[in-house]
Amino acid sequence: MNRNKTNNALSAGALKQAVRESFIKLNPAVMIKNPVMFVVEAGTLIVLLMIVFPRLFQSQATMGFNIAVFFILLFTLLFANFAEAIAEGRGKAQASSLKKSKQDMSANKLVGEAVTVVSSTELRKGDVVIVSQGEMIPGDGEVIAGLASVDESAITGESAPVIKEAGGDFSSVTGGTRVVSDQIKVRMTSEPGQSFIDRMIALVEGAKRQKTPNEIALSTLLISLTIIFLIVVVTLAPIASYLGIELEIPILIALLVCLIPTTIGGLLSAIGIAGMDRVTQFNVLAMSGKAVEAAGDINTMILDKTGTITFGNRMASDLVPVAGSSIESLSEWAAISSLMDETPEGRSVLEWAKKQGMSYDAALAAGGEFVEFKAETRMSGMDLADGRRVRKGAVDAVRKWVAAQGGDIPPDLEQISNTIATLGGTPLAVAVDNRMFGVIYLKDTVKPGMKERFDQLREMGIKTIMCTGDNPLTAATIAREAGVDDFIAEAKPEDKIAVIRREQAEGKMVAMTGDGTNDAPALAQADVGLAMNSGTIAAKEAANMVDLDSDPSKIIEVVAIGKQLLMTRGALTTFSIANDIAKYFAIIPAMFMLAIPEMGVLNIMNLGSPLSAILSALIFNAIIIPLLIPLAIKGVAYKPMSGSKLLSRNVFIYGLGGVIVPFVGIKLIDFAVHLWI
Ligand SMILES: Nc1ncnc2c1ncn2[C@@H]1O[C@H](COP(=O)(O)OP(=O)(O)OP(=O)(O)O)[C@@H](O)[C@H]1O
Ligand SMILES: [K+]
Ligand SMILES: [Mg+2]
Repeated sequence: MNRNKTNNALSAGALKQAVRESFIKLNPAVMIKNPVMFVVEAGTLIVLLMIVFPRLFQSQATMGFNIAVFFILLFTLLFANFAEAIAEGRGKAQASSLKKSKQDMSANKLVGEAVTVVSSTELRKGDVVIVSQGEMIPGDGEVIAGLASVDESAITGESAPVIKEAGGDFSSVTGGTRVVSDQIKVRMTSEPGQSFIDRMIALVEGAKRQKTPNEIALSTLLISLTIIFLIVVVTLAPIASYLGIELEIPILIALLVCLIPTTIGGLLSAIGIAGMDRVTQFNVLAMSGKAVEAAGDINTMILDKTGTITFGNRMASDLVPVAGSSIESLSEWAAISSLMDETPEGRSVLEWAKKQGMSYDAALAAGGEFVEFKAETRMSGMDLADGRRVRKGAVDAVRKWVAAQGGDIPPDLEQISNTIATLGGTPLAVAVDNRMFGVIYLKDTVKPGMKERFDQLREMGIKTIMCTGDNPLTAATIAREAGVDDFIAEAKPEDKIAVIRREQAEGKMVAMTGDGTNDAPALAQADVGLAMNSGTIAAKEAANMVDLDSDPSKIIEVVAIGKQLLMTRGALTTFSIANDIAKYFAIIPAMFMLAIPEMGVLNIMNLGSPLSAILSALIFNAIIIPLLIPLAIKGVAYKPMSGSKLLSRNVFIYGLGGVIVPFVGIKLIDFAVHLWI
């Protein structure tokens, strides 16, 4: 995706396209989706009829006035359409660059033992393909054998290749990305047309855009206001007529259009589209606008420690034997337990042994059975052919394992592992059957700037909970260093779900990040689940957002963008409704002054003439829409602070501004209009 923000500066082509769209969107069948603007369109058509067939209406209003009203109303509609078209245009530009990475390609499909070359469009879910150096991956899938570095710049914009390998959390590959070295066997996980890139294209194009619950609520309010004003204006004519005052239809239409919330009605969908787009520009794919909005309402954020708060490349930096064991034997068993452990932790143990010149008898492992690391057991290792079982893992897990076999726990184990944990490191105990050999010190560091970020979240009123599989002491050290509000240690995958449910039961909205298959249930349970693109298919399917850069700490910015979206909508709604009050003071007196000149005292704005007052209010009502497009698209400036503080600040700025700006604006327009008519 286009990472450089060239999309911000609109090209001439995009502008032209948006102008054309503004006219196409005048189609009433399209317009009806926006009832406020549909009412404006109906009014526009009535005025047009009065211009074309003046005899049909007993109207005193001059042709010139009617024509002016018609054009102002037409422009009101076009401006609103333009706002939406501009917002959509940015997504379309992105979609077309994505489509380029989705051309048909050939694939080496594996049928039995033989390889046949087929077109990527013929691949079905479950098919297995072989992708070698220089070739494109023909569809979304999971690496089932091999290891390769893959250039994912087509979707992430990031040029550094990433490693993809079978098993573990880095096994998913995306169609349209390129293998730059080695060879992998990939099992397809999506049907043609339903791949990740297909979904991305549909998303950024807005093809599947649905109104969010928040938008629906606001639309309902806007429609109610529109209906109320419609009734007021329609009943005004007979009442006035009863009192001997004749109100002209174009003037009543002008009044109606000024009173109904056209500003927010015209900008509402642009705000939503632009909010989604801001998330996409940030290389995060939101599966729905609802997800982005939910991010703005988050009260609690669950983060894991390793890789989110810390860098996560936990490396063995030291080995400490317990009393009675030698460093050589500890190192040997640590290495044996890691021989087939493909996790970064496991590999780092072998690297440490190599760097320290520690030898181990690899023959010991011959015929042995590998025991894979699982978050449930928090151990990994090897069952040797001679019956001995070698394990390394979280200290409490290995301690229990040794104790269950009747082994003694060396007295210095606790002190050694506590020292490591207090430094923020992860201690891994190493044992063979019922004998404990010592501890591996896995070093990890907190990412810089984390404390400031958590401070910001606190100012936003968001509680942060670090959820880690690590021991309580390490967890406490890292939690303190990073400045999270709370932490849960020795957490198994189901504990993450439990925390989320507990918070949700208290009425909180919860966000979390994850990348593993074991995170999938929690990602689905959370209101905002952000999966890493590097993660497993299961995690990506369960989540409602995917970060293409696989940076879990991005959840913080996603929340800020969501908040900004909600704020922008709230601010412009406040502004729009406040605005209408000012227009009311311009139009109502003018209307009655036309009928009863003695009512001149009502002209508190001291506008030039009744007709110029009405036209000025209507012109202001129209041009405020394009003037606010940049704000709707960029979003209002956002500073972290609590929800209630934000609300009062915004009501003050946009409410008061919404009253003052139109008074000034209408007065200025009236100067010009009055000179002219
Ligand atoms: N390859 C491994 N072999 C054995 N034990 C491991 C291995 N990797 C991690 N562990 C142990 O298992 C524990 C739990 O790991 P898990 O990945 O579930 O959580 P974590 O990485 O510590 O925390 P987080 O949830 O913050 O990522 C770790 O704290 C560590 O003690
Ligand atoms: K209005
Ligand atoms: Mg982990």
